[in-house]
Formats: sequence, C-alpha cells, structure tokens
Amino acid sequence: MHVAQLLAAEAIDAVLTGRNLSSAIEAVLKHHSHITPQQRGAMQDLSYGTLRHYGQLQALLSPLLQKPLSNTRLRCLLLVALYQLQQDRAGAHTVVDQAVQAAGSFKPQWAKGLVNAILRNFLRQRDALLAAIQNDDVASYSYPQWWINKLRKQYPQDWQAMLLAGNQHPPMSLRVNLRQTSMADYVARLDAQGISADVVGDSALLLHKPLPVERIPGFSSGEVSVQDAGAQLAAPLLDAQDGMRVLDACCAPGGKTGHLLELARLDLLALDSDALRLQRVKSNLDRLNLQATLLAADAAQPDGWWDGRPFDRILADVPCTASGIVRRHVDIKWLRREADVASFAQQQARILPALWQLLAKGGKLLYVTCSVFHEENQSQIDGFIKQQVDARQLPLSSPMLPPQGQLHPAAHHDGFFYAMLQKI
Ligand SMILES: C[S@@+](CC[C@H](N)C(=O)[O-])C[C@H]1O[C@@H](n2cnc3c(N)ncnc32)[C@H](O)[C@@H]1O
Repeated sequence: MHVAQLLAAEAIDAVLTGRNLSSAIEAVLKHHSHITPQQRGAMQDLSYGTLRHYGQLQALLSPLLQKPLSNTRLRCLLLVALYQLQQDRAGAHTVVDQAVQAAGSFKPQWAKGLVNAILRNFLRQRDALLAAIQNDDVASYSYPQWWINKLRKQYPQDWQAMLLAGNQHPPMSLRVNLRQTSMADYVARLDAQGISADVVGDSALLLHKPLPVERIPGFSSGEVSVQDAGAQLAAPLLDAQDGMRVLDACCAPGGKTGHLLELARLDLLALDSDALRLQRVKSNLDRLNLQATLLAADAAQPDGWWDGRPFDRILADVPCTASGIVRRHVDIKWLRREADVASFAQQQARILPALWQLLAKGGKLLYVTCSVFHEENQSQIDGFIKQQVDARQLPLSSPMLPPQGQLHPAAHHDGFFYAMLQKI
C-alpha cells in the first residue's frame, strides 16, 4: 500500500498546482507501468478520496505542523494517510507504518520521523482536532469558502444537502440503447449475470456496484453506454423527430450525441471546438453504430462553418464550471477560482446568441449546463431573453425536473440545469 500512497501523493501534488486529476493520474501511472492492478486501483481511490475531503484533511494537518511544509509532495503523503485514518477508517497502525515506509523514499532523512510523529499525534489528538474545526466551513464541507458562500446565498434551503451530495461516491449509471434492445430485456440480461441495478429513468439504470466497462454486457456492441441519469434527460427533452436537422453544438465526448441518434433518425451536425475530444465522439458513435457529421469549430463563430440552412433543434451543452458534477470530478472543487464563474458565463453569453441565429422559426434550443451556479443558468437565460425578442422559454416536460430546470445533485444523478427556448 505504501506505493499507492506515494503515487497518490504525486498525483494530488500535481492537482494542487493546477493539473486536472485524470491527467495527473495518467501521467503518474505512465512512469510506473510496473505496478499491479491492485496498486493502481488503490492509488486512484486514495487520490479521489483525499481530494474529495481535502478541506477537512488540510484543516486537520495544519495544527499538527509547527510550520508549513515546503516539501509539497510530503505534505500530500500526510494528507493521503490522514484520509485513510479519518475517512477510510483503515487499520491505524498499518496506515502509519506504510506511510512511514513511503516517506523513506523522500530525500530529507527526517521525513520518516516527521510522518511517524505527525500521524501518531493525530491519532492521539483526533477528537480535540475534530472539535476545533467543527465551526470551520471549509473543513466541515470540504469546498472552498467562496463556493460555500455562493451556494448558501443562491440556495438558502438546500445548500448543505447540495454540498454533501457532491461529496458522495458517484454511482455508475447506464443508458440502454432502445434502438437495439428494451429495458426489460436488458435488465433480464443483467439479472442473468448476477448484476443488480435499479431502473431510474426511461432508459437509465443505476448499477448497485460499479463495473469496468469490459464487464458490462453489450457495452462493446453499443447496447448500452455509461451516462449519468441527469445527463440522460437532455436527448428526450430536445424532442427531435425523425428527419429533423439538428445541431449538437458542444458535443464532445458525445454522450448526448449518441442518445439523440438512438431516439430518432436525424440529420445531425455534431460540433466541438476541441478536435481531440471530437475523436472520442467518433469512437462512441462507431461503438453505437450511429452516424453524424462531425466538425471541429467554434460554436460562437458560425460564419466560418454554417451553410445557411436553419436547424430544427439545437442542443447547447455549453462549457461551464461543472459545479454540479464534483462527486465525479473531485479536483474541480480545488481547481476552480471564483472568477471562473464569470468567465464561463461570458463564454456562454457568446455562444447562445450565435447559435440562436441558426435556429429555424418555431425551432427549439435546449440550453444545458452541469453547473449549479445561477450565473451560468437561469440568470444567463434571463439576460438572453431580455435581449432576444423572438425567444421564449418553454416549460420542461420531464417528471424528474423541477419547473425551474435546476436538477440538484442527489443520490441517483448529478446536478444539471436545463432551459428550453423556442424561436417565435
Ligand atoms: C459540457 S461539455 C459537452 C458534453 C457533451 N455534450 C456530452 O454530452 O458528452 C462542453 C464541450 O464544449 C466544448 N466547447 C467549449 N467551447 C466551445 C465552443 N466555443 N464551441 C464549440 N464547443 C466548445 C468543449 O470542448 C466541451 O467538449
């Protein structure tokens, strides 16, 4: 386990200097290709777990240090061990011994002694340390203070539940491809293989236990995809019918693109500004045996790529802070800055009016974010409608969605915002 602790510390250190967690893990694993699958899995669990609870762990560590540790990797190793002791409830002495062993690979000779002393002090003083941080928001919720303040202001009733939901382990949800099979048949197939799942939407299943995709029946042949149940609301809401011309304006990696094509035979243009991410759309569609025209281009500058034929439907799944999906992307809590909210809102305010010009009269545009911040959601829509006299907001036709379109993160789904606009 000391190898997993060390590698997790390396990945977390990279995140705290601005790198996203999945690319940090990938980079670390690339340099340690000899490790076992168990060490690999443990390293990932420790990295995710430590960052999920980073606010609490750093508050527990600070009083145990006489002065801030300049060796940031060693600090991260301590955080990983504290995570195991505090959240994982792993065997205390084993965790400490392994962390001391891991510290043996650090240059300063004193690293082992320091790790040993700090972790043993933590075990002795745990109750007092926890009592001392109980009124500290960042330590209690493990989010930055600005994020807590914003949610408290925007959701006076629900902010705590939303923060806590974002700290849970994410479930694994599947979308059954109704073009290839039925829900009943697919559930029976899972059953026959001893895989238990709950039906949580028209085509959404929640696995009781996550599985590697290779073990999901029918994954490689496109009978099923991995997609959060909240994200699965987009395609049915867009209400695209056979033969329609549809634009999926920010499509990568293609989760919603595939769903749209599973539900109707469309003339679909799937656009994304990131050519690399667009390759993932292609491989997703290939797996599902579905076709769309793929284009790497800027949705905010259609003059460069639009052929002048209006679209009947547009899906605008715009770039956003991703504040609604932090249980899957735990690093977002620590990578985002408060100013990012305004900067994403500006990008959205560039994309939305540009796409509006491409919509046919009577056509519908579904605006989507995976954010919970008002600036990116209803405030963005209110500002748009004020300026756009031919736009009206329609009620949403999904029993899972509240009328305002803001889906809070909860046990069965992530947090999303949906707004349906029609050109009149
Ligand atoms: C929320 S993700 C889309 C998720 C995707 N719809 C799905 O369901 O799999 C937002 C996407 O917008 C893309 N993007 C950001 N700015 C863009 C722009 N100006 N034009 C087109 N795509 C953009 C990003 O590359 C990213 O892939």
